[in-house]
Amino acid sequence: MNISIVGAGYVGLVTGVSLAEIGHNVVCIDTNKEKIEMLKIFKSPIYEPELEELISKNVKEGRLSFTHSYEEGFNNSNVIFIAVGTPSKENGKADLSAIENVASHISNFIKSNVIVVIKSTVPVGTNEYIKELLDKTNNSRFTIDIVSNPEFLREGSAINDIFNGDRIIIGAENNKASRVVEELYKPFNIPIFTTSIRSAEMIKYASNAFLATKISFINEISNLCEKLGANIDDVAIGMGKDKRIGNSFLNAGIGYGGSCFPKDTSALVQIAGNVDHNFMLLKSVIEVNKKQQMSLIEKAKKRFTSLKDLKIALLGLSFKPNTDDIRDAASIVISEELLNLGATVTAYDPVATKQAKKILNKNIYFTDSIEDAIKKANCVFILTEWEEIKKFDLSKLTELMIEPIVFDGRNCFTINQVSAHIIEYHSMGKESVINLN
Ligand SMILES: NC(=O)C1=CN([C@@H]2O[C@H](COP(=O)(O)OP(=O)(O)OC[C@H]3O[C@@H](n4cnc5c(N)ncnc54)[C@H](O)[C@@H]3O)[C@@H](O)[C@H]2O)C=CC1
Ligand SMILES: O=C(O)[C@H]1O[C@H](OP(=O)(O)OP(=O)(O)OC[C@H]2O[C@@H](n3ccc(=O)[nH]c3=O)[C@H](O)[C@@H]2O)[C@H](O)[C@@H](O)[C@@H]1O
Repeated sequence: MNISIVGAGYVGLVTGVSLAEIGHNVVCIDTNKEKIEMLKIFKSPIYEPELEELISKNVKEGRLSFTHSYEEGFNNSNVIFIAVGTPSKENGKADLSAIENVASHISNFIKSNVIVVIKSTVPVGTNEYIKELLDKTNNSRFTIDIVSNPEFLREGSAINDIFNGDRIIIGAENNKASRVVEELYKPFNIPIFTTSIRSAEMIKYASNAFLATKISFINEISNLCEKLGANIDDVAIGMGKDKRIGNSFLNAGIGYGGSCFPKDTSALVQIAGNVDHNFMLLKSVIEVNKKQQMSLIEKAKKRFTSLKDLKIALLGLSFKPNTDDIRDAASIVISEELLNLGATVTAYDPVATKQAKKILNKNIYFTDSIEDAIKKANCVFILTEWEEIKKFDLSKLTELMIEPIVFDGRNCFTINQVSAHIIEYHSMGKESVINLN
């Protein structure tokens, strides 16, 4: 099948590459010329394990290409996937301007009937609204059917997720369009669930909101564990053994970040508000998360009284490991607050430094190694559970820091591991280890 993907971001690229890999002819269109030029020389604009290899393989085998021209991109299309961003506006609502923009170009360039598949996360009712826009502007002799097909991949494991997903959701305006999209996905061998367009849109928000709720819930339990002398690692394991609860998304930490949970939870509160529904539970989830992001600072303030003039090393800046994405990462608010409190901040991340330099405060000192970041530091904040950080030799903290004091926001080490070192270790939902000379 000839497929066009609009938006060569995370979702667009990974979808494009995976559809090419199963044998479709795919062209990815993006208005960002710089991205397209990089992709043409097999360079991925995002860091994602395995992605670059798959781009290069599929381009060389003739199934994948890139363009910034709609005319070229829609030329042979039977199916057009829209995977452009839907960021939050100031008021928390989803910004649909990129999708509206794409929709306004479709009928000008198509050469046959097409199915438009919306992969971007959009509020309930958006597919119908886009369908109206398409019909209104359709000056071609071809029909345009619409299908909602939300995406569930995670950054950092996107390739694995897309080939081994739990389900594919298809909400179509008619059976014919639904069958075409079902057929297109068949080689993935993933269960397909077909439903109405509005239910498909809601499944996406409900899924992200539920996962965010699970995280805020375990973080509240973790805060209680600290006060009551229980150990969150054991509590999460014990809870997770109940199959009705499940053992995933029970990692306590400094809250959720990234380009999706924060924006999608805010958008769902807005979507509910539009129909006079006060989504109290989700509002609390968001509040708990904001407070949780500040929890390391609260712990450090208690420990030192004042953070003024302390040198604090941040380890990990991305919102999770295996990605260079720092959109809505806890590192943004934490570093800003530390600077406000008068601390000097050094930072290290294995891959996100380039992105971080664009977004984080200019007064942060970025380093090329953990050792450089922690040298002569008064304390360390661990913000992302990168393998490199989890494997770091803790005796180097004792060797290089003024005082080896660690605030671990991602529970990278067990109490047993740290107990063997001359170190002071504060983590999430567990007793602190104070083992200084
Ligand atoms: N990042 C993720 O892990 C996931 C994201 N989603 C959803 O998928 C959508 C896309 O997200 P990302 O891939 O992260 O976005 P992104 O921001 O990484 O990429 C969007 C791309 O669209 C391009 N673009 C913007 N306007 C355009 C236009 N008019 N024509 C052509 N290209 C245009 C941008 O240049 C950019 O390259 C969002 O709705 C998001 O909520 C869903 C599941 C996972
Ligand atoms: O809609 C989206 O964009 C995507 O959002 C999330 O994926 P992603 O944001 O890439 O990453 P997650 O692994 O879900 O992590 C999100 C945040 O939650 C945090 N988290 C996750 C799990 C956990 O147990 N505890 C926890 O604090 C992570 O550190 C991270 O900051 C969902 O997991 C995907 O299914 C969805 O497609």
